[in-house]
Amino acid sequence: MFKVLKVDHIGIAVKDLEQAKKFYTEVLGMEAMGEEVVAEQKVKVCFIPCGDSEVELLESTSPDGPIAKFIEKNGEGIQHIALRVDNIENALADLKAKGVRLIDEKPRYGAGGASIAFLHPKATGGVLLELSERK
Ligand SMILES: C[C@@H](C(=O)O)C(=O)SCCNC(=O)CCNC(=O)[C@H](O)C(C)(C)COP(=O)(O)OP(=O)(O)OC[C@H]1O[C@@H](n2cnc3c(N)ncnc32)[C@H](O)[C@@H]1OP(=O)(O)O
Ligand SMILES: [Co+2]
Repeated sequence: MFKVLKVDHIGIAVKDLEQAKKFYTEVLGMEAMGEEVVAEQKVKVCFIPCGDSEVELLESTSPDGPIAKFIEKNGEGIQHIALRVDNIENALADLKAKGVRLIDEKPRYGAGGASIAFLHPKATGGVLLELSERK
């Protein structure tokens, strides 16, 4: 059993993190948190809190990373939506049993120490979904 709690964040693929950040801070007047490199995902990210959710800006750190590939194919824009779950191990076991195509069968390291796992967009109606649990 698991529960989806809220939209944790919206992941936006950008070419230039500093430039993208400026739009959110200087034009929209939002406050950006610090940057973090998540090596396993080949990204540098910056979170911008927005009420109970956050915007995650993602810049690729390598031409063969998922963000670079996404931008090559689609240009900059929304790359994934992350849903906060109460128990990611239970969520993955439950979804696997339901035959949902998982990208990650086991939780991986996410920004800020979250446990994350991705569901394939072909299994979700065209949206790359990230599950995220924060302890
Ligand atoms: C730091 C962390 C955090 O929050 O803590 C993060 O967010 S890391 C965020 C970055 N990390 C990730 O995205 C990791 C998980 N992503 C992946 O493993 C990959 O990007 C895949 C989603 C499997 C896509 O891989 P790849 O680009 O090699 O596949 P592909 O181009 O052949 O795509 C297969 C089909 O899926 C579609 N597709 C690909 N990426 C998509 C996306 N982001 N949203 C919706 N659909 C997408 C393609 O259009 C294609 O459909 P058609 O066949 O119809 O054309
Ligand atoms: Co994310």
